[in-house]
Amino acid sequence: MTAGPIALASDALLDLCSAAGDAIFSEYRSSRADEFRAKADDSPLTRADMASHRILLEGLRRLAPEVPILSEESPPEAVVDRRSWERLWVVDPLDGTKEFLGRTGEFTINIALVDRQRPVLGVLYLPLERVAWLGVPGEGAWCCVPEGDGWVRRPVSTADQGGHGAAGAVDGIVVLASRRHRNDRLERVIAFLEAEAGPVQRCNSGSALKFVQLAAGQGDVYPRFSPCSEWDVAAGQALLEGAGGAVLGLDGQPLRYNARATLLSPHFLAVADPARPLWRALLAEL
Ligand SMILES: Nc1ncnc2c1ncn2[C@@H]1O[C@H](COP(=O)(O)O)[C@@H](OP(=O)(O)O)[C@H]1O
Ligand SMILES: [Mg+2]
Repeated sequence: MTAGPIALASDALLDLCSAAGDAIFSEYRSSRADEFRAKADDSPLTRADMASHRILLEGLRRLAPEVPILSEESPPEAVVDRRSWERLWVVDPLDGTKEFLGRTGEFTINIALVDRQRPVLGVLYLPLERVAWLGVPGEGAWCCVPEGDGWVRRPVSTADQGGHGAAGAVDGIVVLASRRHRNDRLERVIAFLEAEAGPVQRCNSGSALKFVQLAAGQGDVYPRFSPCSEWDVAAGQALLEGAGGAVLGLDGQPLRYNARATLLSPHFLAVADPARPLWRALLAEL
């Protein structure tokens, strides 16, 4: 018997994020913060990525010894059996390594629990702010800040504040996008939204922060047509679903994880309000 997502969404999980976040923060402040080496795919790997990976690996094993771990930094031999894992942690110990090196501060720790290909728990931790965003689909989403020996959890919803998200009180659309990727398809989406729904405000940020913004009601859509991997998306999907949103593949279905030979994520639309007919119309255009 393994613990369910609500039991695993514990203060112990948040404490673990905090410990890994502190290790990242201390590397960020160190004189060696600009050091990196290139991985096989030519993406950068810093001391902070590996410090966080080691802490999370050890901590998640302690928290749920029976659940295997797929981390961005796991060596291939550690995850060779992954397709046979029904339940697993999908972890990005430092999402936004280029943002870390570029000193924008826009990086996160992403931890998802995936059960039969669906994300059932997700946490995005912001090391500089020391805030965790936690989502359990079907249960809710919370912004969590440490207080005393524990955590204060404030419920969040895509319908919150700002007039964006599901509230839709402001004319036009807020589109969230990566700082580092541009492509024609994204430009076509923006043109479509301008024609169908009024002025588009584009808001760029690094890493999984875009999911946090959607969950907090600070954006309407995050279209992703540039490459990323399952560990960049799974925890964000759990957070967003818990907050009332969705992450849809171009077939209109929620993304699934650990289901294919590749770990690259399919293109997707992450949306604050899945009931809005605009997204079906957009998907039909793509
Ligand atoms: N060519 C590529 N292939 C796979 N993933 C890529 C990629 N280029 C960028 N990414 C992913 O995009 C993430 C950054 O997202 P964004 O562009 O929204 O800030 C990176 O996270 P990491 O920093 O964890 O590697 C990386 O995983
Ligand atoms: Mg990473």
